Amino acid sequence: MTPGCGAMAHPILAAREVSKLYGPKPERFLRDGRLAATPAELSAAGIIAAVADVSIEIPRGETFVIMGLSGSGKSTLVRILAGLTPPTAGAVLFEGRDLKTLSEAELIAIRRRQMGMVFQHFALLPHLTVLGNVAFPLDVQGRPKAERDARAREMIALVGLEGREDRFPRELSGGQQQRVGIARSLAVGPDLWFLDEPFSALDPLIRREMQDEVLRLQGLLKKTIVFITHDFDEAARIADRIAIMKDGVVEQIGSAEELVLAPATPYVRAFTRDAPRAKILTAKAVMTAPPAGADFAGEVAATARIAAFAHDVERSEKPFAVIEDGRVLGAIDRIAMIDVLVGRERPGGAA
Ligand SMILES: Nc1ncnc2c1ncn2[C@@H]1O[C@H](COP(=O)(O)OP(=O)(O)OP(=O)(O)O)[C@@H](O)[C@H]1O
Repeated sequence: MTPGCGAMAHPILAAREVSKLYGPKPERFLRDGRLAATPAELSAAGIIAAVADVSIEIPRGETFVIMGLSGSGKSTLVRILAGLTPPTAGAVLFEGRDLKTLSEAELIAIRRRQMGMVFQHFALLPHLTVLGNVAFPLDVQGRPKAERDARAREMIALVGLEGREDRFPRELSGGQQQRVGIARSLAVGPDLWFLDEPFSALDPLIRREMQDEVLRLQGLLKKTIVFITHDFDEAARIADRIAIMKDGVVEQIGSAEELVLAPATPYVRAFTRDAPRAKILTAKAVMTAPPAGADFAGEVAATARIAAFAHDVERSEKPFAVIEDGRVLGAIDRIAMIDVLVGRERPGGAA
């Protein structure tokens, strides 16, 4: 089982020991339906393991981010999860149903009605207006015109493009076009929303704005999101949990905080080394035991991020109490906080 992947009651989506091998006769390298070869054996045989024995479980309502460098297998894994690419080995379960057991028609119906997708180079239809583009998936579903236009207008308003319904894609900025793509993917009301590097082509400010947009929409709509990025900052901003991939393998799954504080492999450590710790780590994760009879300068919530209280703690000689449910859970002082922020190991500490 993939590290960090505990059993979950009813995941909306699960991958079980999924592999995707490209090259001549890849079945030679499976045993009992599972990848059974070392990377060296595969590469000697000219086989690329785009995805190698990956198991993940995504509960309903989670924002799950898959990250890794170019070529690490993110897109292949997402295509497998969405039922677009059959895995060489392993199974994908959507709402408990194994995608391999479904007919092509059933798969298409699931993709059209229950899954939404946004890609970096998504295709807006150039000859259709914003309204036409957003209504398009509903048209494919055969919904009546009045109903699909009303729904499309609602989605256009949701992504902040009200008033631009009659524009054509070429009349919009890159960020606005991406909003149209988002509105279109949400039009059918998907349960599961795949976003594959949706903002990579946008400049940093717009990109941040679009991340906020995803957070806002997620707060409103409570979808299950599978989001791909190669940017840890982006992942840390939007993820409940992050899976870090390298050479087709999931190296670790955890919250941004877990990955930063307890990297399972040297690769994850290197990947998270430059992460914005103050924005990721919470008081609870970095506190120490409260000193006996401590004279506290103030209180911080256990769930508060360091960035929210760093200024006060940094200026104080005395420690701050870390509070949860009205109780003092621990303490944080300026030295401990700075150690954590610069990634210095503390004896017995988490960082
Ligand atoms: N159809 C294919 N045939 C052969 N090899 C493939 C195919 N699709 C992907 N690969 C290989 O599988 C590996 C993983 O590719 P994939 O596109 O999933 O990576 P990625 O992490 O999404 O990369 P990027 O961030 O650049 O999109 C790469 O080595 C790629 O060359």
